[in-house]
Amino acid sequence: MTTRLTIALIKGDGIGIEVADSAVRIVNASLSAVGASLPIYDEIQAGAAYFRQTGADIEPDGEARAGEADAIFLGAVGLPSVRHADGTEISPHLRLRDRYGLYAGIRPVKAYPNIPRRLADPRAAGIDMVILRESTEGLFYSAAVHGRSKIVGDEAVYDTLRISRAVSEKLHRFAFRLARKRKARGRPGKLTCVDKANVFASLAFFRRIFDEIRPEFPDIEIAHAYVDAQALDLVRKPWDVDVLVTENMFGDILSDLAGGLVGGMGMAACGEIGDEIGLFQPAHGSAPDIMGRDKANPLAAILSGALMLDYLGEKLALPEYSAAAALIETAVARGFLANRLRPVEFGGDMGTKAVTCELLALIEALSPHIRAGRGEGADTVAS
Ligand SMILES: NC(=O)c1ccc[n+]([C@@H]2O[C@H](COP(=O)([O-])OP(=O)(O)OC[C@H]3O[C@@H](n4cnc5c(N)ncnc54)[C@H](O)[C@@H]3O)[C@@H](O)[C@H]2O)c1
Ligand SMILES: CC(C)[C@H](C(=O)O)[C@@H](O)C(=O)O
Ligand SMILES: [Mg+2]
Repeated sequence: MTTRLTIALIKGDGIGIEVADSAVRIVNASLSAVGASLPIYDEIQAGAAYFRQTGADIEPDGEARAGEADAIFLGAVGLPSVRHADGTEISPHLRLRDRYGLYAGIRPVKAYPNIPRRLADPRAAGIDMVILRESTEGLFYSAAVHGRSKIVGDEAVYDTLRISRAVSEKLHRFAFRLARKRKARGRPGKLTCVDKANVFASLAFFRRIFDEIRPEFPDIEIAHAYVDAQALDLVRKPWDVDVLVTENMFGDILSDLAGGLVGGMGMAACGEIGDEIGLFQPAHGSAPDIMGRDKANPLAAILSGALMLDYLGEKLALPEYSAAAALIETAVARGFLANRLRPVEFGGDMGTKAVTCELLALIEALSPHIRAGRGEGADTVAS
């Protein structure tokens, strides 16, 4: 049995609460299956509903408690109906990214079998990429801390696009290491720096730092792309993409686009990693259009839970956590292959609860093999 870790849990708003509950159940089931101790969840109130009640977007000591945990897990925060005076929404997680330097936003995009595909080309079945979104600066620099935008009366508003050497060097090294890790697992190991270096000095700087780091990783094939052309290629030939590294806003937009290629936002997992701690959350929002109706696909949150377990396994040298992560990934892959996971999101008959229950059954079925170590092991996590 391992020591008990602490997960700061922010369920947030709308379907964030529903999918966070599912993810916690699956994370706990997979840890139990491999014989690991369950973490302690320190639940922190935050989000738009909390703001409406209290005038604050997170509990008074919430940010500090989040930083003291071994990892942070978040459902989704924000509701379009709750806004600051400047028109922006309640987004305490942007401050968490800023405060804890969560620069490396990992957004895996993977096609699973039996999900209706938007691209008719059979090669779309092979989509398997990671978008690495810088998550603390870029065009989100002003947005990261509410009030940083410069508002000049009612005449003009300025947001700053910041690219720093310190963050970019860490980000690009992280991207090269990720590409190398994937190459070791049989992926192409190709890294594309996505920018707009033709127009913005800040993004030419981003590209220059990428090129400076490149000689440290001679085994990794590289490419450059402008973000507009990359958006085209994500639709035209996404099966050719392995790892993209990009500025914050570009990554935000491209990751939703890519999620749409493999089923929808309910498949879009995310981990945001800093030097000290990581925050894990589905890339989607609170989805007010479907909240409270058992329609949300919990798999993005569940796969984000797997990313969290994998991160903790590696960071704290806890192989059972890595095994639990791989178990979730295997259960999801097998569930789709056997057509046992059919979320409403893409025309199926299974709501949030049904998907969660079926996945618990899949994990349960894999568990005796895991415990007995009889070789029917779990695969490795997507990223
Ligand atoms: N990380 C976050 O907490 C986060 C991320 C994005 C948006 N938001 C906030 O969420 C609110 C809604 O934003 P939005 O509508 O632009 O984006 P959204 O991601 O909530 O929804 C976009 C579309 O995808 C669908 N969708 C999203 N997740 C789904 C899931 N798990 N299963 C099935 N369908 C799903 C929704 O029904 C909607 O049609 C806003 O307040 C926004 O600011 C928060
Ligand atoms: C809600 C918003 C602040 C957030 C972002 O843009 O970072 C979301 O869209 C995401 O992708 O995590
Ligand atoms: Mg987004």
